[in-house]
Formats: sequence, C-alpha cells, structure tokens
Amino acid sequence: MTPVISAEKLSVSYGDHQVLENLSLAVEEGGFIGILGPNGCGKTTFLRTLSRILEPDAGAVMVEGLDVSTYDTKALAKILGCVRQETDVAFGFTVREIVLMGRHPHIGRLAPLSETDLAIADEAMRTTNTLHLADRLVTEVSGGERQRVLIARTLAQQPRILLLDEPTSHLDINHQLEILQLIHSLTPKITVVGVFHDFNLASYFCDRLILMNGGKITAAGTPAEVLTANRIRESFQVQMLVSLHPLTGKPYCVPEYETASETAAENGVRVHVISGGGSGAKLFHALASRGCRITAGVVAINDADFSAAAALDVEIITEPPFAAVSYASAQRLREIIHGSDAVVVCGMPIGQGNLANLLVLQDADVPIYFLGECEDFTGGEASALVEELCGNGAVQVSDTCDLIRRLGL
Ligand SMILES: Nc1ncnc2c1ncn2[C@@H]1O[C@H](COP(=O)(O)OP(=O)(O)OP(=O)(O)O)[C@@H](O)[C@H]1O
Repeated sequence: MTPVISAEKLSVSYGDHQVLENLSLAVEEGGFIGILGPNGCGKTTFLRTLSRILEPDAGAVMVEGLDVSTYDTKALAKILGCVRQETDVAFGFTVREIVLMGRHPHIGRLAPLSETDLAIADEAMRTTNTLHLADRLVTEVSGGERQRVLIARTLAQQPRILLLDEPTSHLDINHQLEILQLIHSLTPKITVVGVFHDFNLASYFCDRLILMNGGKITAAGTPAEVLTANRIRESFQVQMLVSLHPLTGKPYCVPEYETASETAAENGVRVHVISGGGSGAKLFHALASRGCRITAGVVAINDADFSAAAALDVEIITEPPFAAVSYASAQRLREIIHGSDAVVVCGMPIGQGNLANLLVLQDADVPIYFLGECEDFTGGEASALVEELCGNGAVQVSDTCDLIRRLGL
C-alpha cells in the first residue's frame, strides 16, 4: 500500500542546530499514529516539517505520492490539516469566524461563504462541543475551549490527513477523552498523526506509536511493542510500571515513584509484612523510606504485593499462584519472624489465603500488628486465629501512620 504521508531521510535544522537527522517514516492510510518522546527531541519540528511549515535541509515529505513542496497552498490545505501546539489567536474574531477560516481552502478568493460552509462549520463546532461559544470572541474563551475551537477549525477544513501537536494539552480529562474519541472516530476515513505526552492516552487511541529521541525514531510499532519499561527508561530516565489495562487489554504505564528507600539510613528495625492483593504496598513504602529492613510473604508470585515488594528489593518468601504454603516456605517464615522486631499483617478482614501465614504466627515471640480499616471478622478459621492472636497481645491498628508511630519510627 502506498503511504498517504511519508518522511524520507529528513534532516532539519534551526540555523546550526540540527534537530532531525535522517528520519524516515511511512504512514498508511486510515491509521492513528502517536508520536512520543522527551521534551526537545524534535516532535514538533517533525510535525512542522510534515506540514511544510519547515523546509528540510535534506530528504523529502511525500503527501499522497507527491513531494509536499510541489503542492499549491490551497490544494495542500484540502488534504492536510494541522492543529498546532500554540493556541494563541491574535485578533478578536468570534469563535464562528475562526472555525469558518477552516473553509478557506474550499472557497474562491472573493466567493461568499455558502450555506454548506456554514453547516460544515456548525457541525465541526457541534462535534467539538464549542457551538455554544460560536458568538463569543475567541480571545475571551478559556485555554481548553480555544483548543477545541482550533480543532473545530481544522475539522471544518475537512482534511484527509490530520496532524495534531499535543491536541489535548489544555483540556481537562473529560474533554481529552471526548476530543480523542472524536478524532479516533474520524479514522479510518482520515489518517491521523499526533504528538502525545500522555503514554496512556496514546496507548489507548493510537494503532501505532513512534518513540523519538535526539531527533531520531528509536522505536516504532504497536503500543505494546513500543511502550516497554526499558524503552521508556532509556528515553525518559523514568522507571515505569507497564501493565495491561484491566478493561482494555492495552498497555498502561504508571511511574514507580522513587521512595527515599535508596537514600534512607538504615534504622536497624526489622519488620516482616504479611499481605496480599496490594494491601501491603503503602506500608512497604512507609517502612522503606524510614530505613527499616523489610521482609515479606509468604505471597504468590503474581500478587500485586509481590511486585510492590520486589520493586523495593525486599526479601520475599514466595509460592507459585494458587499453591499452598510449602513446608520450606513456612520454615523460612518462622526463621525470618524469629529475627524480626515486629510482624504486620495487612488487610482486614484477613482472608483464608493467609491462614497458613497466621498459623506460623501462633507460636511467634514478636509483637504482631493487624493493619486495616475494617475490624470485622468474617468468621472462618482465619478470623478465629486473628481473634486468638489479638487475645494473646496482637494489636489492631487502623492506619499506616498510627502503625508507624507505634513502631517508634
Ligand atoms: N524556532 C526554533 N529555533 C531554534 N531552535 C528551535 C526552534 N524550535 C525548536 N527549537 C529547538 O529544537 C529542538 C527540538 O524542538 P521541538 O519543539 O521540535 O521538540 P519537541 O520534541 O516537540 O519538544 P516538546 O516536547 O518540549 O514540545 C529543541 O532543542 C528546541 O530548543
């Protein structure tokens, strides 16, 4: 298939400062391509070169099979629409006038606007939720509203290729989703290339992603191929947790957030944490940032608390998913608890899954804390054991701060 827009060995500079170097990309018709990359890596420069605002030092941009430099301005504007990063509009035009400017490529120089032009502009305002602003001065609407107006202007242009430079940077989350949903719905009738800073929006809406760094493309492919923790770390120097979104199956990324654990001075306090399903994550961070020596488990190796503890280099006693606690793990738990200053069991009520861990605590000679908001026992063996342990001096604590205080940290 012939690409609808392509960059062929593009090199672009501002004066002596070379920004893009030998960059090639072919975009197939109907796709939604997202460009990601750290600040200053050349994303905007690339988009501006694709839309002919900048002229390359070397290489070419091809639009629908022709060199972009050969198009006359109106012909190109009928094919290619661009929503730029800057949302400043110099003069006091009304929102409707701004959106109608998108019709210019379609009308003669002195020809009046037709009913069709007005209807197309109204439709563009309706779809971007700006019709109610039509008679307001564009200088007197909010940054987010102006961004939607500029998207409406480009939609009124009815391009076949849409280039978007951070199209939702000024929008609240509701409008971000609304606008991206709208742009997505335009594909595959039109082809979209957009610069994103939000990995998760790019992952959800784009078919393919391009990762740029230092004026080059360093990765290209599906969101799952491009958004890996290693690639993100290499490009952005940030450690991300990349998982599959539970509802969409697409990759989503959250920063791992550094705790002060790496720099915290060791305080000599050894705390063992028994938890599961994410109930221990907040405590791991609180203890690590105070310099405690933490151990954890027994926990299944696919458990959220396993990942949380592993990220902090905590020693974890593990079992395979759904496996019973083995004799060896129970023994190790006994040894660790014996050398600990305190044991914290997270998450109330304690489920049956932690029964084996609780049984080990029965003969432990160490302060035991049950951490959790809910103090109800739900019945069953685990609850009976919790009650028994509390009868023998274990303490229930409702929140992490309170626990930290009680541990003297
Ligand atoms: N008009 C200009 N004149 C000179 N240098 C420029 C100009 N515009 C951008 N640059 C430089 O070119 C490089 C790439 O800038 P560009 O705006 O393309 O990056 P970007 O990846 O879009 O960044 P951001 O994520 O911050 O928007 C940067 O070093 C920037 O300082």
